[in-house]
Amino acid sequence: MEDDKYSKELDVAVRVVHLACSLCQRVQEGLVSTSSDQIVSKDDDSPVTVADWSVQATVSWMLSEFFGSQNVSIVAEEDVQTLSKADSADLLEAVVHTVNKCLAEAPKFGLKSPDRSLGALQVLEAISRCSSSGGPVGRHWVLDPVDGTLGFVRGDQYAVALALIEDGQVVIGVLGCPNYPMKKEWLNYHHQHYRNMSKLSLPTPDSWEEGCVMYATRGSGKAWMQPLVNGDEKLEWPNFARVIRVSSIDDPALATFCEPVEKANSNHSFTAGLAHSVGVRKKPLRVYSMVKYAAIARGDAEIFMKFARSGYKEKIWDHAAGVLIVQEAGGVVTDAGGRMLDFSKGLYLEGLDRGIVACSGATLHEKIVGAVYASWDSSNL
Ligand SMILES: Nc1ncnc2c1ncn2[C@@H]1O[C@H](COP(=O)(O)OS(=O)(=O)O)[C@@H](OP(=O)(O)O)[C@H]1O
Ligand SMILES: [Mg+2]
Ligand SMILES: [Mg+2]
Ligand SMILES: [Mg+2]
Repeated sequence: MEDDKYSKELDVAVRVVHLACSLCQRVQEGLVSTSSDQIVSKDDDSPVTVADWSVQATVSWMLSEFFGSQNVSIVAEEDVQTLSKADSADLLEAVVHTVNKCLAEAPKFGLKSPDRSLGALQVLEAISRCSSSGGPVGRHWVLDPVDGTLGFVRGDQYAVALALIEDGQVVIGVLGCPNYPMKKEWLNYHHQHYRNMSKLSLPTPDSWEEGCVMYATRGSGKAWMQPLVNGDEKLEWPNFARVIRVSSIDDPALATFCEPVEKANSNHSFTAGLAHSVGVRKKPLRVYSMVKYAAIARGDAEIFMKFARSGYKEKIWDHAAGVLIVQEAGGVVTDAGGRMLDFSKGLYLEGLDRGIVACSGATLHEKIVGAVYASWDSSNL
């Protein structure tokens, strides 16, 4: 692959994810400190917030500015149904306000703000422009504006995930993890409670979080990480980036395995059985969102497994960016049958065999996939 083939796309995507992280940090602070009407339940009872819509509008607007609204195809999670309802006027106003505040900060990230503030119709249009359904041909941006919205509203881990798919393959992955902690043990959601309490008394509130944006280009064999551009600091763009690499641990007894927080999203007892059967001894690290992929990519955990209930179809925006970053950082990601994930079939990872297994290396990966074969029949997934 030519090294520079995606350099403009990567540069824009990284800047835009930084901008989106800054938006999310501001909204999350507001949500956690005041009980808010800015969280809404979707039809499947999952939450969506002002941040999800605002990030989607902002990213969509920026990509359209750079690549032309006629040329750019974006597959993203949110739609405008709820926001367009007559009784959602306050919500829409909050989104428009949040988007404009965010876009006004664009120069800090080397991006251009719009000449004048966007109106409600422009914001709705930007959100609904992301209604592409991807597929095997051409370029498609894939966005999860807030992944792990449940973690986000609980003041915990979440991610902003942007990927570019070309002819069915993920070629760029960018993952913003604004609450990535200083110590990997603090990834566990139980720490959140203490984190919130301690924040009140700590002299330097930022000391809990590292916050980062990770990225990779397909075939480069490298994944990178940048610190977040913090509001108070005078960090000039271009931002400093360092190479990240998966852990070298291949002994299951020393490995850390992470999985979704919610039992409804992954079968905890099945993964506990798998972990036990390959000799994993540590308790699972339960983390919201694609921060799990981030933890594997930067060597803070060795195994990530997700086994959703049968009938659930995994969406491409929940995995594209994270999978590429783990692979380029040296890890292995497949379905539970050992096959590569297929991002070419539209919105869903069609044909996914049972679940997803991401590991820091081939040795652990083979053991886990082998254990799935051995224990599947006796499970009742
Ligand atoms: N029933 C069910 N089964 C499996 N997966 C589901 C299910 N419902 C939702 N989702 C998707 O899971 C995304 C969050 O995954 P996580 O790994 O972060 O799970 S958890 O929040 O830690 O429990 C979450 O992403 P966001 O909506 O962006 O938060 C969903 O796309
Ligand atoms: Mg998601
Ligand atoms: Mg989401
Ligand atoms: Mg969601």
